[in-house]
Amino acid sequence: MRHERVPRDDRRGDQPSFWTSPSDDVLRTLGARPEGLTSAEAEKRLARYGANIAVASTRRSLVLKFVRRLTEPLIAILLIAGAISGAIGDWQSFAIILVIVLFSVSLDMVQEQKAEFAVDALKRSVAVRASVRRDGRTVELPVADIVPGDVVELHAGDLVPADGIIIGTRAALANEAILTGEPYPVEKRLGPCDGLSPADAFNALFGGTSLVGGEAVMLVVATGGATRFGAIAASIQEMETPTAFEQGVHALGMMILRLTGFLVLFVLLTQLVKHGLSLESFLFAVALAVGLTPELLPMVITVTLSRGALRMADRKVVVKRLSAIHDLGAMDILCTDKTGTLTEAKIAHAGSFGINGAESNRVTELARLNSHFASGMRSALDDALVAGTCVSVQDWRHVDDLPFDFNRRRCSILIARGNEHEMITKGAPESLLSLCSQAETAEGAIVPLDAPLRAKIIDLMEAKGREGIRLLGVARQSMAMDRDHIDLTDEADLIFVGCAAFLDPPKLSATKTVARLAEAGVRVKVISGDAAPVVQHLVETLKLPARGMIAGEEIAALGQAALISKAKEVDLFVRVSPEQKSRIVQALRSSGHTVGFLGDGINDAPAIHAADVGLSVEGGTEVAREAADIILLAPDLGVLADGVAEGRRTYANIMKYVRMGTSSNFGNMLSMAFASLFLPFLPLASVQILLNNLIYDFSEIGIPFDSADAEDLARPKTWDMNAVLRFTLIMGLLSSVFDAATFALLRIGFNVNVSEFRTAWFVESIATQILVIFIIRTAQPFWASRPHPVLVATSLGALAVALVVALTPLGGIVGFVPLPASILAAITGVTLLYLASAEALKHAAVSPQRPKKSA
Ligand SMILES: Nc1ncnc2c1ncn2[C@@H]1O[C@H](COP(=O)(O)OP(=O)(O)OP(=O)(O)O)[C@@H](O)[C@H]1O
Ligand SMILES: [Mg+2]
Repeated sequence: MRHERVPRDDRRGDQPSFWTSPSDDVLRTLGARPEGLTSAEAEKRLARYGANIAVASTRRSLVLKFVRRLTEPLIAILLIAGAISGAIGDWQSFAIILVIVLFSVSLDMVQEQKAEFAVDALKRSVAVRASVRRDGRTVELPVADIVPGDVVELHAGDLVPADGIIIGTRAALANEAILTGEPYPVEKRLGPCDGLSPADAFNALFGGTSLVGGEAVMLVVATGGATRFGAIAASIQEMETPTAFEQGVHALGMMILRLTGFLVLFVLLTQLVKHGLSLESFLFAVALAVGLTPELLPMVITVTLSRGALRMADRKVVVKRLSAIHDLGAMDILCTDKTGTLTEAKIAHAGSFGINGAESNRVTELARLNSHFASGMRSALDDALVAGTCVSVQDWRHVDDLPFDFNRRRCSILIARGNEHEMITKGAPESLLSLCSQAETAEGAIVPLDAPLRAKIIDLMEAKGREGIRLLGVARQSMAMDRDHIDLTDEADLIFVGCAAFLDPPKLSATKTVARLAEAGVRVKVISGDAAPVVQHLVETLKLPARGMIAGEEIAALGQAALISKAKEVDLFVRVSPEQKSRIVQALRSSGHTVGFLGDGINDAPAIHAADVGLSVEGGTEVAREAADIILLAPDLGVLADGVAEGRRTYANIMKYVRMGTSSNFGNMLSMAFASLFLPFLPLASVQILLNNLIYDFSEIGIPFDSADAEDLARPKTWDMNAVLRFTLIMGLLSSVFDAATFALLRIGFNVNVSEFRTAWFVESIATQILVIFIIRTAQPFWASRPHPVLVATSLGALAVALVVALTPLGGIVGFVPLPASILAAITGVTLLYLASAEALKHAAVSPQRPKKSA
C-alpha cells in the first residue's frame, strides 16, 4: 500500500495559515494534483479524516437514549424504590414496576426513533452537493464525502464545502458574512498571500461561506471539524431556534412540572402526617409524579412534526427544519420573488430594439458580447442571450470586466479588437439610461441624449414593460488603447444603444395557489429586483389580489419605523436589493406577522434566512436552498397551499395532545390531592398508577394520524397560552368534579373495600381519560367530525386492554378484584355523564382564537 503524505494533525490543521504558502507547496504537502484525487485515494482519506461534517451529529444511539431515559430522575427514583420493595420481599411489585417502566420507555423511544430516521432520510435527499474532480472527471458528490486534497469546482451561488486554497479563478466573489459579519462580497484571486489573518486571505475560501460571483477552483486543505470556521458556520446554520409554539409548549410543560412537584410534596406530607413514613406512600408519590409529568410532550411534538414532514414529502415538499411546519401553519404573509416562482423561469431572448424602437441586431450583438465575456455571476438572462449565436465573439479579446452585483444591477466588460477598445455595459435599463449622456442611432451616429430623447426612450421601455417584457439596457463607450482595466467610475457618460427584450411566461398555477392562500388567510407580497411595469403586468396577468407598489429607491429613504408601516400596506416591491428584501421581511415580522419568504437566487438568501419560514425550490441556487427551511421539489406552487394546510393540521393535532394532557393532568392532580386528604388509604397502588399511565400513553399514539376539521385549517394559528390555560381550568375542574363524585359514590353509595375502590377508580379514570379525546379533538359536535381510524383503533384498543386487565382474573397480579355488576353500571353511568358534560362545556373551554389582524 502506497504511503500517502498527508498533514499530520487529524483534527485541527497543522497548517494554521495555509494561504501563505504557494499553491504548489500546498499541493505537495497534501499529496494532491490539480486534476484531483482518485476514488481509491479519497476513500482512504475519508477513513482517516472522517466525513466532512462540521458539527458531529448529536444524535445518540438507541442504547444511549434508552439508558438516558432510565436515568431521568423520576424514572431512576421509581426504579430504586421498586428495587427497595423487591429487597424487602415484595418482589412482585418490583417486577411489575420494572416491566411497566421498560415498556413505556421503549414505547416512546421507538416512535421517536422511527420518526427521526424517516426525516433524516428526507433531509439527506436535499443535502448540499459539490462538484469535485475525481479520477480525472468532475463529479457531483455529497459535501460530506469531500477530503483534504480534493479539488472542488465552485460557481456563483455555490456553498464553499470546506477550507481550501484557490488554484484557479474567474472573478470569484465570496460572501463571508457568516464568518466576518461583512455583508459585502470580497474578491478572491490566486495567492500566495502574506497576511496571517484569515480575513486577509484573498486566495483562500472557507467552509460555510458562499461564492456569489464568478468561478473558482479550490484545493481542499481542511474538512469537517478541522475547518477554521466550519464549526461556527455549521452551528449557525443548524441552530434550531425554538418557535413561539415550541416555547409555549415548553413553558406549559414547566408549569405542569412545578405543579406536580407541589402536589407530590403535598401528598407525601399528608400521608406522613396520617400514616407515618411508609415505602408504599413514597412509591405512590413517585408513581404519581411519573404519571403527571408531561414527559411525553417533546416526543409527541417530534413524532407529530415528523409525520407532518413525511406527509409533505409525499407532496414533494422537503422540510429541513421540522419546526418550520408550525411556522408554515402560522404564516400570515408570504413574500415571494418573481422569476421562477410566479414565472416559469423559461427565459427567452425576444429580440432587441434601438433608441427609435425598431428591431436592432447591433444591440443584440453588444448584449451577447457582454454576456459572453462577463466573468461574474451569470443569470438566466445571460443564458438566454448566449443561447443565440454571436458572430463576432472570436474577433474580440477580453481585457477586463466589472462583474454584476445586485445593488448596481449591471455589469461592464472591456474588450479589444484590432485598434478598437470598447467598454460594453448592460443592466437595469432605467438606471443605465441615467448614466448615459449620448445615444447611438440605428445608423450608427452618436447624438446627444437630450431631455425629449430620454423621455421617448423611457416611454418605449415602459410600454414594453407593460406588455410583460423584461428588458436589459445596453450602453457602450470607446476607451483609450492603453487602458487595461476599468473601474466603477468608468460607468458614466456612456452612449445608450438600446435594450434587449426577454420573455418569461407566467406560471399559471400561481393564480390558483395565491387564491387558495388568500382564502386561508395568507397574504402574498411580491418582492422583485425587476422593474415596476413588468411586475405590474405579471400581477395583472395572474390576477393576483395585490395592492400598492413601492420601489427600492423609496425604501432606501425610509427609516425602519416608516418601513414597518409601509410594508404592511403595500403588496408589490420592485427594484429592491438583496438587503432590502431582508429589511422588508424584518419589518413585517416586527409588526407581529409570521412571514414566509420564497425565493431561489443568491439575492434571496438573506431574506430567506430572515423569514420565520424560508422557502426555496429544487432548482434554486445552493445558497438559497441552504438558507431555506423548506424546499419545494415540484415546480407547481400548489404544494405550498397544501403545506400550509399540513402545518395547521400538525398544529391542531399537537393541540389535541396538549389539551388532553393538561386537562387530565390537572384534573388528576386535584383529585389525588383531594383523595389523599379524605381517603383513609391511597386511591391507587403505585403499580396501578404506572399501568394507567402506560395504557393512556398508548391510547394517544394515534393522534398524529388524525385529520383536522376544516375550521382548524381555515386561519393561521399561533400558540395562545391564555386559551390553553382556560381550557385546562375548565376541563380539569370538570374531570375533578366527576372524580370526586366517583369517590363519594364508591365510598358512601357502595361502601366498597380498598381493592374494589381501586379497581373501580382505575376503570373510571382510564375510561374518561381515553374517551374524552373523541370530544375534544373537534370544536364541532363530536358526532359531526369523524376521527381517523388509527386513532379510533389505538384509543379503543387501549381501553379494551385496560378493561381486560382490570376486570378479568389477570388483574389480580396488580391488585385488582372482580367488580359487582352494580358498581360497573354506576361507573359506566358516571363516565357517560362526564363525556356528555365535556361535550356541553367544550365550547366554553375552547375560546375561538382571535383572528390575526391581516396586513
Ligand atoms: N446578467 C445580468 N446582466 C445585467 N443586468 C442584470 C443581469 N441579471 C440581472 N440584471 C438586472 O438586475 C435586476 C435584478 O436581477 P433579478 O431580476 O435577478 O432580481 P430578482 O430580485 O431575483 O428578481 P425576480 O423577482 O425577477 O426574481 C434585473 O431586473 C436586471 O435589470
Ligand atoms: Mg430572482
